[in-house]
Amino acid sequence: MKQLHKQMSSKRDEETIPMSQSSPYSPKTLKHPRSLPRSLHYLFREQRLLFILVGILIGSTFFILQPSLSRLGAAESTSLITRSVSYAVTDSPPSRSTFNSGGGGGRTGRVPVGIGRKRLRIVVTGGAGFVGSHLVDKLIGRGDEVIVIDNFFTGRKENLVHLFSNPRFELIRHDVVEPILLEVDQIYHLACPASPVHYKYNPFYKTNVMGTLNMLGLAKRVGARFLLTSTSEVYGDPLEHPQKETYWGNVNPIGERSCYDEGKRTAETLAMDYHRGAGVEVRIARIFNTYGPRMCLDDGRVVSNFVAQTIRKHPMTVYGDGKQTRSFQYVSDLVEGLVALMENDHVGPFNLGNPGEFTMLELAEKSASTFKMSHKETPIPCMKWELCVQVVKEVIDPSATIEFKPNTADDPHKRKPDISKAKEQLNWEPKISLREGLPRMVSDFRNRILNEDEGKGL
Ligand SMILES: O=c1ccn([C@@H]2O[C@H](COP(=O)(O)OP(=O)(O)O[C@H]3OC[C@@H](O)[C@H](O)[C@H]3O)[C@@H](O)[C@H]2O)c(=O)[nH]1
Repeated sequence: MKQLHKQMSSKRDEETIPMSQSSPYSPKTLKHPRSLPRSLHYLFREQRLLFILVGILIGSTFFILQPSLSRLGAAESTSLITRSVSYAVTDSPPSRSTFNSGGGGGRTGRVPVGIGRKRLRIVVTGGAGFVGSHLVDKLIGRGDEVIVIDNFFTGRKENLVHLFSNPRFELIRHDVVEPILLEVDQIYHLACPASPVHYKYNPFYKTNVMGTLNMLGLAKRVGARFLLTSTSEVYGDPLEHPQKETYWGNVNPIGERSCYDEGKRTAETLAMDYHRGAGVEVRIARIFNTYGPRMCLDDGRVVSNFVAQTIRKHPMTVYGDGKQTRSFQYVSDLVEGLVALMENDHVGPFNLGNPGEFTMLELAEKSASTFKMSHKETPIPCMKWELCVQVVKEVIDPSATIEFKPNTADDPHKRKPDISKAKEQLNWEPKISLREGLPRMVSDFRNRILNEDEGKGL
């Protein structure tokens, strides 16, 4: 050990002694600034220059491209989000970070296009259904992007097939009772079968409550405006006539219709809670009886029943004594009203319906006469149209008969909207009378009934 220590100290001595002794050379001179030739020599040795040049090139490329990269950012995030839509159908929902990838507040999808009105991305739940598909046509027609969500319980792909090749249209098979994440500006929430025949067969309280809750949650999350399609059925069997929005209704909470009536009332409550409590922009429409092309042939509601029965040469089924009243609006009027409400500043609720009031017997008479006229397929000059209907009304189509059947439970005795609020605040009122609208529906129904495949498919 002593020997080792000796060796080491002698080695240290060897190192220090020559340094102190060699005064002409000092290692400090290495740190003095180099001369130019020496620097150049250093630069060219071991490909140092090449590495420096590559570094400069990468740096300048990044700074040159940076503005265009940031411009692409928004569009890139939008396409990411659009792709996330399809994940939502089949796989687990995309993570929150995917949605918020382009900015705060979950509004990354709001990419302005052009100088004119900003193109909106709109989701329509129940968009493959009767009303929904007409609404989708309207929104696509004005240049917006539309995502339809439908579980096809009563909706049909045929209603949207003409849009399948449109790049601004997407269709997702999904039941709104399950959550879904989408980046949208507006939500039209229509999903729920509206025919008493359907909702009595399969009660939809869950659809109305869970579906509305899920879509309100989505609206809150992405900052979208939310329109609820409620119903005139919230008035139940009304004790006030016509019905104003201020009327609270007369609803049986435990009846066969309650799943729909109370379901929509709950949906309205949820919408208002989200509006007041979470600041969601909400719109509420109370829709009265609506008819038009694309209704299911065997929908079970009165207008579609009468028209289909007349075309099939079956008797029209009148429930009860046929003296109960309804007000029927043509589907395009409703679509105009829904869009007006969505674009307006008022929350509602708003009655959307045609105040023209008919008993079921009057409707049967009209359906028969309309079919008779349109069956003749003779062009009728506009000026004589009203007159023709009046004349044919008095002449019962010999092939159209009426069959009375027992009425269903809790059937409202009368219904007629007071639409003064919608007229005043939305500047909306229906334009198409039953006499004008019925023939349009008859030609659609006749085409589909004559097409055997489609008739069976429904
Ligand atoms: O074949 C039929 C079908 C129905 N009816 C009667 O026609 C009247 C209207 O019945 P519908 O089934 O068309 O529609 P309802 O008015 O009962 O319910 C509708 O209300 C408004 C909407 O929100 C919904 O679409 C739906 O719930 C009822 O009095 C019904 O008993 C018939 O007389 N014959």
